[in-house]
Amino acid sequence: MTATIIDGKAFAAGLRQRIATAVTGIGGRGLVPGLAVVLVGSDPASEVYVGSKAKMTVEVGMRSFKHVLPADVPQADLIALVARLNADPEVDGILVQLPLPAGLDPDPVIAAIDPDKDVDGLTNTNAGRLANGRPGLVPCTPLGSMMLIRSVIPDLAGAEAVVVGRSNLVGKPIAQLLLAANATVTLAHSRTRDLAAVCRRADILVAAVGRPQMIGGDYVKPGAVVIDVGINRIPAPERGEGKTRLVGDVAFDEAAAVASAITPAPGGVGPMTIACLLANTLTAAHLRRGLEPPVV
Ligand SMILES: Nc1nc(=O)c2c([nH]1)NC[C@@H]1CN(c3ccc(C(=O)N[C@@H](CCC(=O)O)C(=O)O)cc3)C=[N+]21
Repeated sequence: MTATIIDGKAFAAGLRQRIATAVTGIGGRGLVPGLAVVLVGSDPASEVYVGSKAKMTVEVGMRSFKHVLPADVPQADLIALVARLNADPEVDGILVQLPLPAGLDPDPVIAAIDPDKDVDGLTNTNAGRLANGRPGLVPCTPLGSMMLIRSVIPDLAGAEAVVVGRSNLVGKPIAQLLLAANATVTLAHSRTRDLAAVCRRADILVAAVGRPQMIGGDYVKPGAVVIDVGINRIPAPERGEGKTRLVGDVAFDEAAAVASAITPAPGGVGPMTIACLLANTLTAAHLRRGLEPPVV
């Protein structure tokens, strides 16, 4: 079998289009959603990433607010900025770019974000809402991964899903979403015994481990759907000295020979993450005003 490649880049572009249409629709009622991004320090990769988020925010018709703080900003000043953004009526979504520079503790910063503006879905309140099946803001990468899964398996009831990786940002929330969709979910991790055998049970295999190309073809059940959440930069000497390239957590060619559908990395889940950040900002803009969020 040769797998269908799930084009996350194209799906994300379509999603942003639908978000733009919804933003135009509510614009007539004087509502322009706003997303504030907080970047601490000057990591070049983060700056590129924050820049592309700002560009896409404006492209869908939303307001983008960017706050850059020095790497040595006192923790209290960062929390004070979050408090100002919480109180700012023009701001519907707040994203604090992670990881923070050494010396800053992310937990109290995240805890300071108003849960109803928490477009990353990182606060304990939103994690609890997700666990309890209540409406809330869902982390972007899990949300985008689910959209890609549903594009190939609309009805997940009874499907065997295995998620590899138990982070609060990705593994745990994806497991919650799959469970809410009536899949049978196994949450595997670095201590799982005979991981390959556990993964081979999966109709839907989600790799979120952060280890380049760790999930080989022998981890994949024939006909499975494979979602690769990993984005790892590895040396690429074949491209020249000192060059690097991005690879996922899945050994793509091997897995694609066995799976029925698979996301590439890059070009799979990554672009969905940013599109879902915009979707969450649209959702937050509605929920905060007691309006029903549009389905995009
Ligand atoms: N509070 C917070 N929320 C985040 O969601 C968050 C964060 N901090 N810190 C950094 C990570 C990283 N992240 C990515 C999202 C999309 C791509 C993406 O679109 N990647 C492209 C490739 C980009 C390239 O070529 O460099 C792709 O996969 O096709 C990458 C990385 C979100 N993050």
